[in-house]
Amino acid sequence: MNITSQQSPGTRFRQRVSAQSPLQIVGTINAYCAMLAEQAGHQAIYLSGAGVANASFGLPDLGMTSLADVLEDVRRITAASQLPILVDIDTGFGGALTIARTIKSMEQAGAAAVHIEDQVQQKRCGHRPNKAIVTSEEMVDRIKAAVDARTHDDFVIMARTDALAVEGMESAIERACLCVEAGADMIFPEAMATLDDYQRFTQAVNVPVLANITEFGKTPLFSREELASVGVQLVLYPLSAFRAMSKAALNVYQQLNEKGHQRDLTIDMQTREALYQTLNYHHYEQTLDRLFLKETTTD
Ligand SMILES: C[C@](O)(C(=O)O)[C@H](CC(=O)O)C(=O)O
Ligand SMILES: [Mg+2]
Repeated sequence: MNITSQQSPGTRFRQRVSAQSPLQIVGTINAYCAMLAEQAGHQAIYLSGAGVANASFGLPDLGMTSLADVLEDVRRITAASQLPILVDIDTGFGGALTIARTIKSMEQAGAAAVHIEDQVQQKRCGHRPNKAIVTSEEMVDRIKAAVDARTHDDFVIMARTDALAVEGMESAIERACLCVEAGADMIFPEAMATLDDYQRFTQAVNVPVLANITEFGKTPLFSREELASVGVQLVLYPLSAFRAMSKAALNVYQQLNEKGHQRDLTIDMQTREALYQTLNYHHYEQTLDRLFLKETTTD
């Protein structure tokens, strides 16, 4: 066992946040995407709540998926990749005891970090209108329940506030400060519009702040450098690969329908050989050969 694997996922996540400013966290909607992110040199990955709903269930991001649904995807990803993973647990899936169960289950499934938000249970995507949030007291209780439930002190509890759209900037910052007081390790201010908005958060709290750079939403596609200049320590791309994959898949389905062949499409496909390299396929095949081929040939 090497030193890396002896450290908890939370410890590795915290180290990577400290080492890179900001740490880029890429959304991986399934185990294979996690392997691809690792191959591309990324240091941290993300399981999006919207991604679980959209990709695993064909549902919108409106609080319709359960703890069990998200856990299944976390387990599949942590079995396939060593990268520390931040998991979107929406509102925690219930009251204090359910939040405690969510945290313990996420740790057991090998997650490094979670983010929990202050929207009402009947949540919406953070970049859509008509969001509603719970009181700051209730949000603080969510954070306390989460922090109290973790087994390992380094497991990261990140507080997300959706308050900007509902109550404005002052309230959002106040909520962030209350969450930090209650033990939140990191802050996720949702749907910011300017770099100055981020700066106000990084100045107000003494814990790392995450910028959610999701496409086609309320936040401009700020670069890593721009975010670094206002003190942001984590930058999230929750669904970038998923959006690209979805468009590519739709194109393949349409072209097959229209042309009756895929000859013009293979140029954009990952080859069998590249797939096998990512999966370490040949190693598995050799294991099979070593175990069984000799026996059959000597029979
Ligand atoms: C980060 C997010 O919570 C997610 O589930 O990935 C979404 C992303 C999106 O819908 O673009 C959100 O920002 O609410
Ligand atoms: Mg989400």
